[in-house]
Amino acid sequence: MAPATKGKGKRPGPFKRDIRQEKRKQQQQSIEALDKAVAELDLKAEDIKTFADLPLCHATSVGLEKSNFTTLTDIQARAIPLALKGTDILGAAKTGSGKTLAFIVPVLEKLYRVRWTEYDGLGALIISPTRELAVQIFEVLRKVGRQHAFSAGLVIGGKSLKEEAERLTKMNILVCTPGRMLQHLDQTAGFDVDNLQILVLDEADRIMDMGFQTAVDALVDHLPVHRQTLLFSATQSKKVSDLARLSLKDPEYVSVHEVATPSTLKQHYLVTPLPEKLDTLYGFIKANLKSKMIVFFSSGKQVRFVYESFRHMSPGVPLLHLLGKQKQLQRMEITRRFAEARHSCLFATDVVARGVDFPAVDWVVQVDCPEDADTYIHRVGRTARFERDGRSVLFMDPSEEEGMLKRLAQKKVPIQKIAVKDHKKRSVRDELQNMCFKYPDLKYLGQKAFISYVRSVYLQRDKEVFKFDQMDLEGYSNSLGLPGQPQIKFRKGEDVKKLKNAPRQGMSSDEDESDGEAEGGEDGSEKKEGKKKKKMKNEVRTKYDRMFERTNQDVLSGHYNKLLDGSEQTPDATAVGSGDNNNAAAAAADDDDDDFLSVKRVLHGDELDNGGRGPNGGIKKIVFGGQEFVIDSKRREKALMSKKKMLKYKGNPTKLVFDDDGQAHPLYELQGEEDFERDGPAEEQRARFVEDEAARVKEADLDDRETAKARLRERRLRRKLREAEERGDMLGGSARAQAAKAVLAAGSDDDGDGDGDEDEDPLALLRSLPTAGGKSASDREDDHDDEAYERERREQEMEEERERRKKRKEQEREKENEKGAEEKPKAKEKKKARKWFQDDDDEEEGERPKKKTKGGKKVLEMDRQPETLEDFEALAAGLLEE
Ligand SMILES: Nc1ncnc2c1ncn2[C@@H]1O[C@H](COP(=O)(O)OP(=O)(O)OP(=O)(O)O)[C@@H](O)[C@H]1O
Repeated sequence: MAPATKGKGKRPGPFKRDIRQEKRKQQQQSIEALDKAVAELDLKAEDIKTFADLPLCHATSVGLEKSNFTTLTDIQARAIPLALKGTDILGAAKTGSGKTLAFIVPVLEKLYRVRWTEYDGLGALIISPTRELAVQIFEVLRKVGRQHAFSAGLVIGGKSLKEEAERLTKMNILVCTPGRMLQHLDQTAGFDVDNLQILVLDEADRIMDMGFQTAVDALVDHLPVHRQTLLFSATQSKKVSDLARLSLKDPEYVSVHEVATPSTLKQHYLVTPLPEKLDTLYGFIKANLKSKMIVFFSSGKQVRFVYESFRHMSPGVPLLHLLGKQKQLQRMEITRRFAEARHSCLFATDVVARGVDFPAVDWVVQVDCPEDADTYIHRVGRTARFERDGRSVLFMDPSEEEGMLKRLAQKKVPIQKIAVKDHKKRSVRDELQNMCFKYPDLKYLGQKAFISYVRSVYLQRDKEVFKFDQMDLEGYSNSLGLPGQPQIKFRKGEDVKKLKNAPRQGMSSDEDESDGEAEGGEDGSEKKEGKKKKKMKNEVRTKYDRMFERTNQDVLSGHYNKLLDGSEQTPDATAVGSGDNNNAAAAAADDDDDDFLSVKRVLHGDELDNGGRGPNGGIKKIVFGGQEFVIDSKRREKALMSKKKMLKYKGNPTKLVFDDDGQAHPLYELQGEEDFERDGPAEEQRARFVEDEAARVKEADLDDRETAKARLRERRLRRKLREAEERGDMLGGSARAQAAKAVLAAGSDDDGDGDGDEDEDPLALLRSLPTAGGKSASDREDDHDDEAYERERREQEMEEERERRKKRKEQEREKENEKGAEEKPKAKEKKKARKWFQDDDDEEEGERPKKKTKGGKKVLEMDRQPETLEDFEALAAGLLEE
């Protein structure tokens, strides 16, 4: 056997081919054996305890082994066999019980068993509600799938869309967040998901809820209906509407635990009035310095304020903070640092409430009451993971206690009340007040934190838990160290978010902002604010200018409000208005106060005269495409002035037609339903329309023929006149020819009124004149049938063609003459003469040139030799004449 050839481009030798064929054969056999084993797998068997008991391919088994996964958890033992058989699954199991592997293993097995290759495109899609969780799932996939040849990618935003798009088309498995994935499905050319085999939704209940609804529905629209779908969550629901949205086929509900929280978790709550919350928290941190804890707040602004202020107080444990609006790299870095830390305190929004698997967390502290029991369960699930111990504590305002306990009892959450020991209590109010006084930025953060908290409580759906009017907001504002309670005005019944974001969308080029990730939002203006401040550094700023700076634009104390128009003031310090029942968590998480508040600067008379620009170049309004936009920064102004960007808001161009009264109408106007019915049955209307149109076309056709005939006649007349002139008839002055000439010279509209009257038609007069045969032209023309007309027309065309050719020839001749004249006559003559003499060498001397015919061509023959040039010329001329 010849040895296998090595090197690029060469065909493998027979030996290598044999090995490959053998390998393929083995794989084929192993897949067939796996298929058989899966088909025979008994779902009720009690002896499935380890991964080795499952019919898994070699690559997956090795991956699991190398990642130290041997024993199956409950959810894995129940869900994996079902998933291997191709069933759609709704999986529910307590937090930290290994749901990730319960879907990763089936994903790998599915693709392996259908012999998925790198050329088959996207085979599996795993969707996660947050970036942190997506990264974590991707890591598990990489570890367990290390022996497989599939390509896998992470699509979570934070990078340029183009960069991601380039790699996307080559991926077999993708882990993504919904918004970013949808962006790619809509925009990335060549990204094909038509063959998708399996779709997984981790934290499915979150992905299917309001915050992601639009993105997820649009995303699912792109996917093929024939696929396997797996949904997992600790708080899985069997909502029929969700199942329909995902077109699940006879899904199996796999629920392995009665309680969604692990038994190794000790859960506590303590009642602390809202104004004492921060004191309690500070005391708690100080008492647990040798712990690793996550502290949850309801909004990113609270996280920032507490993090910044506590950092100044140095409690004695490393502090970290994590929120949705941080940059992707920063988020990843913080996640890494917290995961690696032994003792640390992480202030966070719900961005890490679900799925994130931080190792060895001792405490979960919920400073703000979660919006519902499910959120509570996921938050506390960050500790006591996979058989480890953990503890949690929930802070509740007295008004929240009863309602929240009821909700937790419904979910069978075992929770105990604890109280803070008196000697552990410590007030931080004075310190916060000092800091707010010293650092205006911190004060602004505090004001925003206050507002976002008030807003989140106000918008909560569960009014049995969140009793807005029982909250001591004044006391809470004081506890944050604020000099006065920020004024808030709630807008009634309007989609404030939409209103606010319209101009922003036009300006945004930030990839992150377009990500559909809805959780744990934080004000993205952080970065913008910083830039703006730098810009303003060199300008002289008054206290009023500072007051209107963006950081403080919507957080005005009573004192500042008095400076503004009375109509903008809110006499009530607390919220007013009915508001709508928006998803409070989504609203709080998105956390952009500006859209919530109506405290905008009022434009007064002179400012409006000044194009809306204030004395300091402040806020200005413009109206574009029927929408009003507020310009409050140079950058925004620039964007708003950019035609290209603003075209988005103009809508699509429409073509209009104008009626006789100058009124604009759309090109096609739809008739009202009533009018349409009044006009009779549709079939009749259609027949009528066709008839009318046919008649109209016929009429127009006749007109066209008449016009064409008239033109022909005129041309014919002109030709005849010309011919008569050439023959000299005009001199004799035949009456008909004279008249025709006069008429033609007069043109078609003698009186110049442009109405083209019948009696002004020059041909009409001519037609009435008697011809040689005694018949008038008009009489004769009346006799013409169409055939004659056609004949004349053809003649006319031929005549014209002849004339054109003649003209062309004349022009060519003229050109040639011009060319000849350009050549230097002397040189030409000399040349001719020289030629002559040379030819003549062969001839007998003194012979006259004679005409000869050579091959049918006439040539000159010499009978005498010219002596001078003149002589030559005379001789040549004579010959030519001959
Ligand atoms: N079979 C297993 N053997 C050992 N450890 C496991 C096994 N399965 C999962 N784990 C570990 O358990 C931890 C929790 O797993 P995972 O994150 O999948 O839980 P989860 O059920 O998805 O939690 P959550 O509901 O919070 O999302 C992880 O650290 C994981 O490595």
